Amino acid sequence: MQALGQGGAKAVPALRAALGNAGVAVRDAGAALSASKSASISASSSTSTCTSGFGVVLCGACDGTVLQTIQDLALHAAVLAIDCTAEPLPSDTMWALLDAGATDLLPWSGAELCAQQVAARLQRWDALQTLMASNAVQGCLVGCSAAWRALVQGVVEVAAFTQSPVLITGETGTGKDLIAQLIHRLSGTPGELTVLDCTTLSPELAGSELFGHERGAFTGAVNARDGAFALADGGILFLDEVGELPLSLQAQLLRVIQEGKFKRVGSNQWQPTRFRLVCATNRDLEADIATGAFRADLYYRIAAWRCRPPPLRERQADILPLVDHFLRQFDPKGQGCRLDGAVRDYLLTRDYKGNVRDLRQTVARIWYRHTGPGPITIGDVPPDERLHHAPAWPDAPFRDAIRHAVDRGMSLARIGQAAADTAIQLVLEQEDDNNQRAAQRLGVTDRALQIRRKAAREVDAGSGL
Ligand SMILES: Nc1ncnc2c1ncn2[C@@H]1O[C@H](COP(=O)(O)OP(=O)(O)OP(=O)(O)O)[C@@H](O)[C@H]1O
Repeated sequence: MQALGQGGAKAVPALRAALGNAGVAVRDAGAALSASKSASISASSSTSTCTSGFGVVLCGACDGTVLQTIQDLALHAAVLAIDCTAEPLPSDTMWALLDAGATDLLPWSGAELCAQQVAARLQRWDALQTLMASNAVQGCLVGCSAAWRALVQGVVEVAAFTQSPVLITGETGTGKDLIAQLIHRLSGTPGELTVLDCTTLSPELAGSELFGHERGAFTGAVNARDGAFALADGGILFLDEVGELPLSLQAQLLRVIQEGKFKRVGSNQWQPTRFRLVCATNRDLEADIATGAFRADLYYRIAAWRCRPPPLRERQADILPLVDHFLRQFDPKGQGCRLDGAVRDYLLTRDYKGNVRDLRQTVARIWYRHTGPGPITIGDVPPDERLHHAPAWPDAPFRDAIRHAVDRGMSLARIGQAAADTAIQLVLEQEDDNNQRAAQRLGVTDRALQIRRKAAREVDAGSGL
């Protein structure tokens, strides 16, 4: 292994030469090269059809400049950080690189090996971007928020490049069913998507639904019938609402997954089956394991890879694109149905307990009332929908909280500071502590939010908190 303690810039020519052999075009990312202890190159696979790029940052150190370089590049590119320091970076520094926006991190292992590793990653990212831009993904899954795009990217990667079972959790109406269909489309399996809604499995019929039965196996079994395990062979078995599966069936399902074979009800013959398992639930299965309602061994089988489509309230940026998508569905000839500002505001502030399904239903109800040319107006909102009208802000609870602070003798500066700190804390919680996304949502620069957080930490430390 070659260590480059003097700074990553020295590795650029070597890596560029080696990457050239791997069919990857490499350009200097001019501005970023001025960073003192790092060098960055932007690279694109020669087979790439996508416009967004890849960045490779060679880190000869990990200081604020390097982190800023990564943050800047990550705004428009997938970034691979390469640790070129003489001693491997400590793990908390590696996490800091990932937190700054690096998609992946490699130790420097000599130009040749490093180039192979970089080329493999760029090829994967390139294929991923092509899939993300494809009609298979864009045609049915609408959303442009960072949270939604990150979710879909994870799903696309696991669906297209692995055969891993997938567990989709999340609130009702968040798109779990659509995600299962996407996994099937991208899986490349020759077989069908076999859907079984576990809430419909009555104890009497469950065996037959899952295993199938022989003719005469029980009263009413007039003909032999295939069950879900046979139908899913070579394809995908989608168990919707898997959290509702009774314990006895959980044990049977586990056995079939482990052994890859089953017997029809009334038969002594083993029948092989191979399927990819995709499960969905809006239950908290880990809590169900704690209460004994769900088997831990089955959970770890079905949850090899987990994803959670976020509720709509966590991705406001998706509301209007979804509204446009639904309006196009309702009006395929596209007669140009614009929303006026008041309707847009109403749709953006309404509460959607049923998530995207609720939004679709709301748009449909408004659309049914609309007639004639011109934009959809607030008058098209059905009367019972008006109850959802968001009260003006600042609202009564906000005024109560401020009154409370004033009555306690808080100064204006302290109240303003507390309101801002609370907003920052809430958004950081929602954005998994990602500074960049939180800053974007709060309408401040990344740097301004960092400074504010640093100051808050110093105040906390000073007050012994
Ligand atoms: N990202 C999306 N883009 C377009 N349509 C969406 C999206 N997410 C959800 N929908 C639409 O919202 C509705 C509900 O979606 P879906 O059935 O996939 O949700 P779910 O999470 O499986 O719900 P449940 O838990 O109640 O079964 C469907 O009409 C679906 O087409």
